[in-house]
Amino acid sequence: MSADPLVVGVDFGTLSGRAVVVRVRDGAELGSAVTEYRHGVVDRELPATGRALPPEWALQVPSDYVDVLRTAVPAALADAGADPADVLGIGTDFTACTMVPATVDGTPLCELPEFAENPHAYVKLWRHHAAQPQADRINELARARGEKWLPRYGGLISSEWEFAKGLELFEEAPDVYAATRHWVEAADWIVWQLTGSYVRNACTAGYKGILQDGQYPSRDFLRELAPGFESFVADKLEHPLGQLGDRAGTLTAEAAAWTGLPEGIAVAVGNVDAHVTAPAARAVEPGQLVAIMGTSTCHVVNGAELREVPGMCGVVDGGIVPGLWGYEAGQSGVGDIFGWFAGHFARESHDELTRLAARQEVGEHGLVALDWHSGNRSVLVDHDLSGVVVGQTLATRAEDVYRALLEATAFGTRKIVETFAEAGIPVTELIVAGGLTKNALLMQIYADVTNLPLSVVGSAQAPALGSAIHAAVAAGAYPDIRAAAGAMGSARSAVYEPVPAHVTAYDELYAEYTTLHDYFGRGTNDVMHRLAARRRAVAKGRS
Ligand SMILES: Nc1ncnc2c1ncn2[C@@H]1O[C@H](COP(=O)(O)OP(=O)(O)O)[C@@H](O)[C@H]1O
Ligand SMILES: O=C(CO)[C@H](O)[C@H](O)COP(=O)(O)O
Repeated sequence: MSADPLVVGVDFGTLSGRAVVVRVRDGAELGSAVTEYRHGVVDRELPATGRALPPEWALQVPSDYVDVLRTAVPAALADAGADPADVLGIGTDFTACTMVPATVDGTPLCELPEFAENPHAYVKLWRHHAAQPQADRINELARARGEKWLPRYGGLISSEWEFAKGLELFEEAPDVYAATRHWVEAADWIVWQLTGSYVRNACTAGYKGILQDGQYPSRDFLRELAPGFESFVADKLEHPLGQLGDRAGTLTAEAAAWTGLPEGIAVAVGNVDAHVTAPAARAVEPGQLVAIMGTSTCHVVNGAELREVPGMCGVVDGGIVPGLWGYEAGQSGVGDIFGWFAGHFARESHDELTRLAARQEVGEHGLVALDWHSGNRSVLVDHDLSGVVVGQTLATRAEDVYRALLEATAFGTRKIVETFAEAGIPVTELIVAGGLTKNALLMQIYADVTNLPLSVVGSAQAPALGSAIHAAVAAGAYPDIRAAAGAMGSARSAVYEPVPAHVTAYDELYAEYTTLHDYFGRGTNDVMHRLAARRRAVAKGRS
C-alpha cells in the first residue's frame, strides 16, 4: 500500500456528476472535476422522439451517468496529479428516489430498441411528480388499514418514491412493467456498473422503499391497492441489502478502463446525496441537522430514539450512520425555484438578483411567498401544491420577488426544524452544505429566519467528500463511518449568526407564511389541487 493512500468520491446530482480525489489520512481534497449530464433533466420532450412529455414529468438518460465515470473521474485524478495506484477505493452517492427500470443484467430498458421511444423506459428522476394520484391512493389505503409502516414516514408516502413510481409504471405502461426485472435506485445502478453486481443499499431501501424492521408492505396491501401489483416486491424490488460503509464489491476491468482506477479496488455500497453528506460535515451525533441545499434541500439529522415526526420523509434505523435513528425531511424545490424565477421571469443572473436583493431591509419588498413550485415534500407531503407570492404591486421588482422566494425557502426550513422539535427531535446545530452555500445573502436569511447560528460544511463538494469517506471505510482504512468522519470531515462553526433585529422582523413574516401555509396546504382552500387536476386533465386530453 502507498504511504499516503487516496480514495475517490463521486456525487451524482440533478444536473451533473462531481468527482473528488481525497487523501485518506485527513480528508484533504486534492483534485476534482464536474461533468454536466448531456441530456440534463428531460422534462419537456423525449430526445429519441421529440414527443412532448406531460407536466410533472422528469426523466434522465442513464448513459449520462456512465459518462461521468468516464470523464469526471479521470479528470479529477489528473487535477489532483494523483497516481491511480494510490487509490484504495471509490464511493458514490446519488439523488433519490431516482429509479431505473432494468433487465436482469442491469440494462436500462430505454437502451433496448423496442423501448427507446417509450418515456416510461427511462430513468424517473426524484423530481418526477406524475405519480401523485398513485401516492394518494397508497396513503389512503395505508391509513384505512392502519399499516404500521406509515408513521415511519410522517404519515404520508411521497409520489417521488419507489412504490408510487412503481404503481405508476404498472398502471400506465404494463409492457415496460412486465419487462422490468429490477426496479433499481440509480444509487445502486451506478454501483452495479462499477462492480458488475447488484447490491441494494439499506439507505434508499429504508427511506424510499418502505423497508421497515426487515419488511416491505405486504402482498395483501399491494393486492388491495391494485390487483396484479401484489408481486411487485418479490418480482421487482426485493434484493440482498448492503449497509452503509460496507463494500459492495470491487472495481471491474471495464469500470477500471472507464475511470483510470485500478481494477479490484473497493467499491462502497451506494448512498443518497443527502445522507452521505452528514459524515462530510462531521454531523454524526444526535441534534446536528445538516441541510444540503441545491436544486432541492434535504434535511438529515440523527436521533438516539425513535419518534414519529409528522410530514418527515422517513426515519430509518442506521439510515445515516449505524447505531442511530436517521431522520430525513426535505423541500422539493429550493435552488430550482430561484433558477426558474431568474431564468424565466427576471432573465438575470443569480449574482445580480442577489446583489440587488441584499440592499433591502427585511420586509421592504412587502411580499411573502410559499415555496411550493415543485410541490411540498415536508411537512405537507403534497406535490399538487404550487407556488404563491402575496403582496405584489406595480412597484414590485424582480429582485423583490427573488428575495421573497429566498425567504420562503427559509420559512420552509424553519417549519421543518420546528416540527422536529415538537416531535421530540430537537435541533441543536444547523449545518449547511451544497451549492447554495455560496449565496451569502441566502445563508444570512436562513440564520435570521431560524434564529440558529449556521455552521457551514468545510467542503464545497460535501456529498462527494462523504462518498469518499464511505469509500475509505469500505476499503478498510477506518473501522467505521464515525471514525472516518472524525478524520476526514469538517465544518466551520457559526459562520452566520442571527441578527436580533432581523430575527424579530422575520418572526412576524413567518407568522404570515404559516397562515398561508395552513390555508392553502391543510385544506381550507383546495384551489391548488383543483388547478393541478385541471392541468392534468387538459394534458391527458391532449395526449
Ligand atoms: N448564486 C446562486 N444563488 C441561488 N441559487 C443558485 C445560485 N447559483 C445556482 N443556484 C441554483 O442552485 C441549484 C444548483 O445547486 P447545486 O448544489 O449546484 O446542484 P445539485 O442540486 O444538482 O447538487 C440550481 O437550481 C440553481 O438554480
Ligand atoms: O430527495 C433526495 C434525497 O433524499 C434527492 O436526492 C434530492 O432532493 C435531490 O438532490 P439535489 O437537490 O442535490 O439534486
